[in-house]
Amino acid sequence: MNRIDRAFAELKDQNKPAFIPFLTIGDPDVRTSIDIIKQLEQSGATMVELGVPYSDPLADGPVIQRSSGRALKNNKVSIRDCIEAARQARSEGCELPFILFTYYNPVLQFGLDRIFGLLQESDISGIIIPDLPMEEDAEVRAAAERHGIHLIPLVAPTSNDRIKRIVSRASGFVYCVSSLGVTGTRTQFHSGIDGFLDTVKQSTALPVAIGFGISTNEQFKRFSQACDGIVVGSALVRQVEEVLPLLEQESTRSEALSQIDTFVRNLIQS
Ligand SMILES: O=P(O)(O)OC[C@@H](O)[C@@H](O)c1c[nH]c2ccccc12
Repeated sequence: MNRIDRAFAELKDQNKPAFIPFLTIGDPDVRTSIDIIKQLEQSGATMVELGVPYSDPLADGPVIQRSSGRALKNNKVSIRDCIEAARQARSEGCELPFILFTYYNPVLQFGLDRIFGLLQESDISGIIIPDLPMEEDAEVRAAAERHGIHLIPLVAPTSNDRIKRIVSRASGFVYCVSSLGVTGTRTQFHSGIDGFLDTVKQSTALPVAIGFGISTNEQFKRFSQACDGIVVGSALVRQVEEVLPLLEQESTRSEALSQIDTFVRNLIQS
């Protein structure tokens, strides 16, 4: 049991879905990201995906691509900076479970045992690596298991006969992608989404979360019926982008955080 497991268990008793925001660490800077993480906890987040900015975010739509670009241009944020941000947020009283969200290349560069050892020391409970195919994940899974870190798999509506194999090796929770293509807010989702979610839920006892495209309270409530967790990235990152000028001025930063708070509370209200 780590923080992710405990968070889902508590919510199960309350029959509420987990709200799992994603943000790019370092957009506009690491200190501001830490302030946003603490704000997200106050606003109702259950756990948070800490996005490591990457130069070639192939699975990301324009909003997160721009966010990664700002983080890399402003601060050259590394995977180590993101882990340091998590440690700092924790030291400032944030109790949220942290999930490091990173493409595979930075993990390989860092070294598997080195990074999982650092995640364990830093009280980071999970990792999502969107471009790590199941067929190549044995070493990563072994390193994650050795260090008690959940390697959370993505499963897509087109995974079909791979769903059972992906889900059988899952840890922490299963991340169902609502649509094909890249991240980004959407007005409609994959046509077979309900059957897909049923198939995943029948294949695992783990919590099932959904992400990709969710940006409105109506969508949040719709998926709350079917899933244990809801991931929101682009819609939140878009909010950060909109309040950047306010975030970058010390005198208006609290106003910016308040606008992010309002956005989140409206998004997740039951
Ligand atoms: O941005 P969206 O459409 O709300 O989707 C969540 C997504 O941002 C986050 O989980 C994520 C960010 N980058 C990714 C790349 C692949 C899969 C998922 C992700």
